[in-house]
Amino acid sequence: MPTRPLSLALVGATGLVGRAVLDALAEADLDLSRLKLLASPRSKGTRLEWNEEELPVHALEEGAFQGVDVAIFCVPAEVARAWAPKAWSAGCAVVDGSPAFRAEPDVPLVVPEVNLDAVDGFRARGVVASPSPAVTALAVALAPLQRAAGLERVVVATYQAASGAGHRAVEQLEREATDLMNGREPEAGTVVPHRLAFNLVPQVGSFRPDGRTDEEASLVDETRRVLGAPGLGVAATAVRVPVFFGLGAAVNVATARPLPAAEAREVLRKAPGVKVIDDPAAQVYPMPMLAVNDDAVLVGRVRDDPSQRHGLDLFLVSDDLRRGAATNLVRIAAAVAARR
Ligand SMILES: NC(=O)C1=CN([C@@H]2O[C@H](COP(=O)(O)OP(=O)(O)OC[C@H]3O[C@@H](n4cnc5c(N)ncnc54)[C@H](OP(=O)(O)O)[C@@H]3O)[C@@H](O)[C@H]2O)C=CC1
Ligand SMILES: N[C@@H](CC(=O)OP(=O)(O)O)C(=O)O
Repeated sequence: MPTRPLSLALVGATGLVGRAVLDALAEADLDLSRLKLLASPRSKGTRLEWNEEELPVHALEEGAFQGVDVAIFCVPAEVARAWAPKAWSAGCAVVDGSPAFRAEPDVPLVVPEVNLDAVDGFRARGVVASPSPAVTALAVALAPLQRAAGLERVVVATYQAASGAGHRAVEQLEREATDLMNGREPEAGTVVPHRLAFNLVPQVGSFRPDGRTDEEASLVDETRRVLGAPGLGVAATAVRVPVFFGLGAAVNVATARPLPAAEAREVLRKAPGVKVIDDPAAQVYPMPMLAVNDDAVLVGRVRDDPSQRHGLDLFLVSDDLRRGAATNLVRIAAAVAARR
């Protein structure tokens, strides 16, 4: 059925994810009648280049969603919580990249390669949520293993770049690295709570009363939701690493049925959204620098884990901004648009 051209808004266009969404939109096969850029009042008057045009950035204010069909939100969770209902009451569906709605049972949480049909549920609240970038990467890699052999337990340690905490964290890492290389002691961290340069910080997000961070809790809860496996055992540790862009994850899996590493590699090779990069003899394996601007999740170091029944280990990397957020958001927006 032919659809009319789409009037799309991008909220948070000036941020790291917003800019990655602009790149993804330029490459997407979407028939746009209009692209409206929105951000905080601080950015009013800014112009951003898109498809060889300079588009003005408007302040997010009342009336912003009149005449807009779908809005992609890349703003802090509290901003998404405040504005998504207003968008929907103006008839504009929201595809949200923030954590605001990911745990709401009547809001679909979608990774297109895994559970695209769940998008149908957007009409309940007018919102579809995109998971955290680490969960997106993990779900893309785990879903084919789940289909092939079932999943019993997953233990994951993530290595998350400064970019995961927004543009101010990237600036913090840049400043700290420059200071240290010039023999100066950097100022105390403003976004990442400790010096990140030449360091590892085992805290991504805030701590909860049970001792987990927000990121660790979302790795458990969102992975179960996207995979449709509420009883799946998941244990997670999330670490901020001094890398500007791209996340890594060391993943240990127990499958329900036997799946030797060689077979798992073949399953992954055929899986949508996965690139297998796995030739240890030639020192070929996934690294964040290989994932930047790639829409795929790169998987390698696939090997048997003989310490448990049906055990497997693997390492994956993905571009947190592009694959982890922008690609997901744009693909979900296309699916919502097709269901208008
Ligand atoms: N970084 C990542 O890897 C990922 C981030 N996310 C989520 O995406 C969201 C954005 O993250 P990120 O791009 O990294 O963050 P940034 O800090 O880089 O950008 C934040 C964006 O939100 C806008 N904004 C802030 N406050 C308001 C407001 N009151 N009204 C309107 N716009 C506002 C900012 O506008 P202005 O420039 O005017 O201040 C800016 O465009 C967050 O919810 C994050 O959790 C999701 C997946 C991956
Ligand atoms: N918070 C993650 C990235 C991200 O944006 O995830 P979330 O949207 O769940 O905050 C990080 O700092 O690396």
